[in-house]
Amino acid sequence: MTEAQAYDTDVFVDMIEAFRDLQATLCLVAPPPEATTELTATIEDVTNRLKEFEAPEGDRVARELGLRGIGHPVLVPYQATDMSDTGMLGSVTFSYAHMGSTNTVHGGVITMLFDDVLGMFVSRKGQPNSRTAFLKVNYRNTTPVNRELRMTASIDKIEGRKTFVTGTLSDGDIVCAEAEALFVQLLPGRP
Ligand SMILES: CCCCC/C=C\C/C=C\C/C=C\C/C=C\CCCC(=O)SCCNC(=O)CCNC(=O)[C@H](O)C(C)(C)COP(=O)(O)OP(=O)(O)OC[C@H]1O[C@@H](n2cnc3c(N)ncnc32)[C@H](O)[C@@H]1OP(=O)(O)O
Repeated sequence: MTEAQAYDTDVFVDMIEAFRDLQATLCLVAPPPEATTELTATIEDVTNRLKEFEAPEGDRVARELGLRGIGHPVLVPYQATDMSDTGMLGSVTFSYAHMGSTNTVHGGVITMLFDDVLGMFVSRKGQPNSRTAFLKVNYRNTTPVNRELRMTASIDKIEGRKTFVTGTLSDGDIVCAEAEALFVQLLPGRP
């Protein structure tokens, strides 16, 4: 992302937010067929318009590092509120787009959040250019949608290219899920 493009980042996040609203709304509706057909054409028009702005990797805004999940249409948006060399605190609110069964979050989405949060933390405070080797998630309680939840991440051990991390996702005093993961730094020259 170049300096000149930085100004547009907020505007892009507005578009991603609108897209997220669309995803969540899609999970709540039961439109009749005629309206569905009409709306499908509208969505296709938007997609075709966006295709005019396809850009090479590195120039694409969706995964610009400063934005993290906030700037990506599929990842879960979260805020890192505090970060030290070994620990991180954050907050996240899942939407209806992330719902599995009634008002609770789909387990796979929780795993994706952990991968992103722990991976980001390892890249910032552990070893950059690492990949997830394993990620184990324990679902301790159901996770509510539309509620601000707390996340933690900590680096437990670094051994050579290996960074071992753990994370939690909590609703007040209730632990919703816990994760432990290994990230391995890529050898030089490895794509
Ligand atoms: C939704 C779209 C998202 C798009 C994201 C795009 C870009 C991200 C941008 C910026 C990044 C910033 C932040 C990061 C944010 C998120 C992170 C997401 C990360 C991922 O989502 S990434 C995709 C999923 N991930 C894979 O696709 C990995 C496939 N895999 C491999 O690429 C190799 O497998 C690798 C590299 C893991 C290791 O390969 P290698 O050849 O370098 O090393 P080697 O095998 O020798 O292992 C060395 C030592 O690790 C031990 N070890 C290895 N694997 C182990 C295991 N599973 N369990 C226990 N120990 C293990 C060995 O036992 C040995 O240990 P020791 O040295 O003690 O003997």
